[in-house]
Amino acid sequence: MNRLRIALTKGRLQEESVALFERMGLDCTQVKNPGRRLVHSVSNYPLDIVLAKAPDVVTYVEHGVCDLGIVGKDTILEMGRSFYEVLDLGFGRCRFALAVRDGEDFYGTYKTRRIATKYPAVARAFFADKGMDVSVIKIEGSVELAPLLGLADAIVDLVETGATLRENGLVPIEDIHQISARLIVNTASMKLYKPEILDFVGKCERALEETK
Ligand SMILES: Nc1ncnc2c1ncn2[C@@H]1O[C@H](COP(=O)(O)OP(=O)(O)OP(=O)(O)O)[C@@H](O)[C@H]1O
Ligand SMILES: O=P(O)(O)OC[C@H]1O[C@H](OP(=O)(O)OP(=O)(O)O)[C@H](O)[C@@H]1O
Repeated sequence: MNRLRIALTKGRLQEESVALFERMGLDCTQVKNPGRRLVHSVSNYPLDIVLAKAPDVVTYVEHGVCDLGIVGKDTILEMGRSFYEVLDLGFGRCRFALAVRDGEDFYGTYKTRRIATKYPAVARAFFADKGMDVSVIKIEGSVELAPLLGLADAIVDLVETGATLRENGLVPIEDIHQISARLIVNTASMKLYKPEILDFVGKCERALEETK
């Protein structure tokens, strides 16, 4: 059996990805005790695990250096996709929303609105769909700051509990897309290592089914 390689998104999706692997019966000792090592092997299944930032997960899978990846739908929508999206893993749930300062009449003005976001492609597509001309400003984090500082009229960002918006005097005015973690597969790997990939996806599906 060929040994597969999977890229997991570090951070918020990491713990639940590893918990899913454990429910699949995979020995995750190495990835749970990484130290400074970057490639972690599973001792009882032909799989190596790498941890990466979300956009890098997509890059590694697109280039085929990783056969599989776990990444949020937000990253997939932002980066486009030339891979298979095979499973909705059901965790990492949140949504893309348009949010403004409480009391702001976002649609009631004719000036070009400035939109701050970590996701410029998603924001542009959302407003293009509405036929609205907006100016999109790319921000790398804590996007909620931009309207507070007067840099933007609105933000497009991920909302989970809504606490970050609330605590900063912002309100969501439109939902754009529901988000959750997805299992993605490199297109060539799917052909070359079909039995291995199907075995892994099947295990994954059964573990998800059992915990429903
Ligand atoms: N508030 C949230 N609730 C649920 N899932 C989230 C939330 N924020 C982010 N996510 C999901 O987790 C993924 C990783 O987010 P995480 O915050 O760990 O890293 P990041 O935003 O890419 O960058 P950084 O490491 O710089 O904070 C996101 O791409 C998204 O799919
Ligand atoms: O609705 P909530 O439960 O408050 O979650 C939403 C927040 O979580 C994410 O930020 P993150 O913590 O990843 O920090 P970042 O903005 O620096 O990426 C997102 O960008 C929001 O700021």
